[in-house]
Amino acid sequence: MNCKEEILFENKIPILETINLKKSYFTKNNYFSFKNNVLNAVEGVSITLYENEILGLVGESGCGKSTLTRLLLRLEKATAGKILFKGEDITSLSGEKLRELRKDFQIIFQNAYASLNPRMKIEEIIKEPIANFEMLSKEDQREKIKYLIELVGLKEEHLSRYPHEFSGGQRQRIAIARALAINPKIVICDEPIASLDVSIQVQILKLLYELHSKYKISYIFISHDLASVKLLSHRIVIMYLGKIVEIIKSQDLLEHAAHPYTISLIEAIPSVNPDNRLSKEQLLCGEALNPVSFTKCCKFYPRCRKALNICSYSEPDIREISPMHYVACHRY
Ligand SMILES: Nc1ncnc2c1ncn2[C@@H]1O[C@H](COP(=O)(O)OP(=O)(O)OP(=O)(O)O)[C@@H](O)[C@H]1O
Repeated sequence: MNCKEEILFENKIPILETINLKKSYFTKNNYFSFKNNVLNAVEGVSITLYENEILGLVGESGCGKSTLTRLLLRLEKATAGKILFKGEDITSLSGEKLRELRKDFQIIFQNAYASLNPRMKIEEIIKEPIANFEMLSKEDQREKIKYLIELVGLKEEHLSRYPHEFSGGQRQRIAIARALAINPKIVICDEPIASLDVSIQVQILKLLYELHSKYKISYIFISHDLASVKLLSHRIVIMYLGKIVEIIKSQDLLEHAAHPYTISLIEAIPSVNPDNRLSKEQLLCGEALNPVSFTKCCKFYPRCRKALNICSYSEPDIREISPMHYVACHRY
């Protein structure tokens, strides 16, 4: 563990917490059906993000990452549970208080092109949040915009251009500049490198890390790619079908991961060495449980290589098996 991480975990101060957060949707069986099914997209999620921490969130498509993000940003209402920001319950904030809160939360999306208005010049794009939330003179605004564009490795001359005139990596840099424009406390990075070339992915990860270190911003870094999450995050939360199955420090991941799903994700990290190819037994096979199923079993049971009899009829609770290491598995 490096010295910075030791300090982070010793003096951990929660900035954002979710307590038993839940989001259910009603879905129809099929077009002709009148019966609604309940789909629990996020089911009893309790996580804590500490000040100056990068918390990774991993899981395959459909596990509830985007739903959780929408709940945290208060774009959707939770069905149950609480969200605390610096200890204050923000679950039901509305009106001016919610607007004030939005200043502290920013998001960087996977597809920067879709999130940047194509009709606006880069200067206007970065200016928008500053004009909305900060009382700066025109001159100070211009200075701040210039500072931000240079901070993310672009130049002042880029400010007069439009989003389509940039590469994917450059557009992501612009999205990062805009996200940082109003000095947020928390930035949610929602698959920010998923649509970029591998070499550009590394540059963006490096930039995010530098900005986090410089401005002490807390990140929630969401991805389905465990390798990049491990590279950037202090701790990793692993989700499966709406539930947290494991929370572990990044440095412990390879040696101490305990949940069979986490282990499958580690084994699935691609390797260029042909000797490290996955064996048939290591492949994550089997059908995932239907998310609207009411079966009371461990959600990973149908795909688990290490399932016990109890897993077929009982859902395991999440428990701390060693300091800051939580697992939801009957084996622990
Ligand atoms: N508005 C909605 N109405 C009904 N079901 C929804 C809605 N939004 C999400 N879901 C369902 O909730 C579950 C979780 O979806 P979510 O988009 O949060 O997953 P995800 O992990 O972000 O997936 P991806 O990585 O593909 O974006 C899925 O089964 C999805 O079909």
